Parts: sequence; C-alpha cells; structure tokens
Amino acid sequence: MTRRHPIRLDGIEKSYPTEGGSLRVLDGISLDIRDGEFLSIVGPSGCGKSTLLNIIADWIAPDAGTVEITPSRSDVQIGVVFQEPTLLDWRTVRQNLAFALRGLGVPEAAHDRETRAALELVGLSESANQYPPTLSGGMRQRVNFARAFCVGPDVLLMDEPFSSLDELTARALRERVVDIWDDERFTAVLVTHDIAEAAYFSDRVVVLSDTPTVIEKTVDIEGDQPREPQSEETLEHERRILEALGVPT
Ligand SMILES: Nc1ncnc2c1ncn2[C@@H]1O[C@H](COP(=O)(O)OP(=O)(O)OP(=O)(O)O)[C@@H](O)[C@H]1O
Repeated sequence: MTRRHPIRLDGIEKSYPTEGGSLRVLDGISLDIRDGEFLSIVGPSGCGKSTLLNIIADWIAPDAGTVEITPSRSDVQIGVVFQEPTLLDWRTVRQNLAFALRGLGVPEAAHDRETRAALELVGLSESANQYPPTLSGGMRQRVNFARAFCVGPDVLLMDEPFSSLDELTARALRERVVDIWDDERFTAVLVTHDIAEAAYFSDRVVVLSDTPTVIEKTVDIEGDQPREPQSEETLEHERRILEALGVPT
C-alpha cells in the first residue's frame, strides 16, 4: 500500500502559564517524520512528550512553529490512542467504532464492514456487542486501537498506549500493532517511557532533553520488522537508546 504522509515539525515552541510566570516546555523542536516511519519519542518525565504529540494531533496550538502534514491535514486520516481507553460506556463496542466512522462522514452502509474488519484485526470479533465496562482493561485498550484502525489511519499517534496493561497483555497487543503497521505502513509516532518498547517498535527514536526541551539525540535503528522482543539484536537497540539517554548500561 502506498501512502505519502510525512510530517514536518519546524521550530515548535510551547510554554504554559504558571503562578507568576510561565514554564517553557518545548524550546524549538524541528523534526522530519518520514512517510511510513515508526518513530518513538522518549525523554525525562515532564519534558513535554505528550504536549508535542498533542501539537502534532492539532489538539494544542504551539506558541511558535508549524506542523506540516503532507498533502494536507484535512486529507490525512489521523488515529490517536492514549494511555487510558476513552470509550463511550453506554454504547457497545461496535457502536463505539461506528460513532467514530460517523464522525468522519463514512456512509452508514460501510460501518458494519469497517467495524468487523477492525475488530478482527485486534482479535475482538466476539465482543462486538459488549459494553466497555464488561471488558477487561486489555480488551478495552484493544477496542481503542480498533477504533483508531477502523478509520484507516494514514498517521497513528500513540501516547503510552501499553503502559496501563499487564506485561503479557501489553506484549500481545504490541505484537498485534506491529503486525498491522508492517502490513499497512502508516506513519506511526509513539510516546513511551518504556525503552524496550521503543527498541522493539522503532525505525528511529527521538530523545528529548529536560525542559526547556530540545531534541537531544536521535537513534536510528536498523533491522527488519517485526522484531523479537528479547532477541540479542533488540536488546542491543535498547542499549543504544539507554546510552543516548545517558543511562549507564
Ligand atoms: N495544560 C497545562 N497547563 C499547565 N502546565 C501544563 C499543561 N500541560 C502540561 N503542563 C506541564 O508541561 C510540562 C510537560 O508536560 P507533558 O505532559 O507534555 O510532559 P511528558 O513528557 O509527557 O510527561 P510524562 O513523561 O510525565 O508523562 C509538565 O511540567 C506539565 O506539568
């Protein structure tokens, strides 16, 4: 599948008001995210990773700088997955997905096909008629991903989507996500604290500094996808990211 949706960040700056002043968070972030790339963003707690992702999603306006998505933001389907599932508890799983499709103007006639396909991707076909409160945390997060996938994202933005899951569930879901990405090759941007996760997924890892935040380093990761989480090669990627973060290995 051919997609052409690189993202260019140019000189992004962002401060937040504080009592009696302001906190300069992003201090000029420029970055070219390549078409179909899997890019992870890591850095110290509070350095502005979520702020940056929200600026890419156009949910927060930067004070200065631009985000350019090719060919244009309105022509690109952006899926977003956060740490906690944000589902409508009073709608079934299928209705939650259909709600997202309706919001994008997808014809009703296509909803059934699209929701089925997305639920099958995340292995939740059997749960289409359940309500979110009757699902486990891991299942709800899979619905969250299905909702992002059902719109056929050109760009997928993820903010620590696996961090609230137990390791076994997280591992299974990561595998599923990397397989889907490997098939579809959308442009993926992942914010994570988990260095092993960044090593597992990424073509490139951006290491942010403390505030006021700049890009401290980028780590290019060679090697085929999907990777084995515990292989010697993946562990070596992990060591290189830790080194870039200044963590002794
Ligand atoms: N709406 C807001 N108003 C004021 N300050 C904010 C707001 N949102 C974030 N901040 C502050 O901006 C800084 C960056 O926050 P952000 O959540 O982007 O960082 P992060 O790197 O994602 O953090 P973490 O790794 O801990 O999740 C923090 O000091 C935070 O307190």
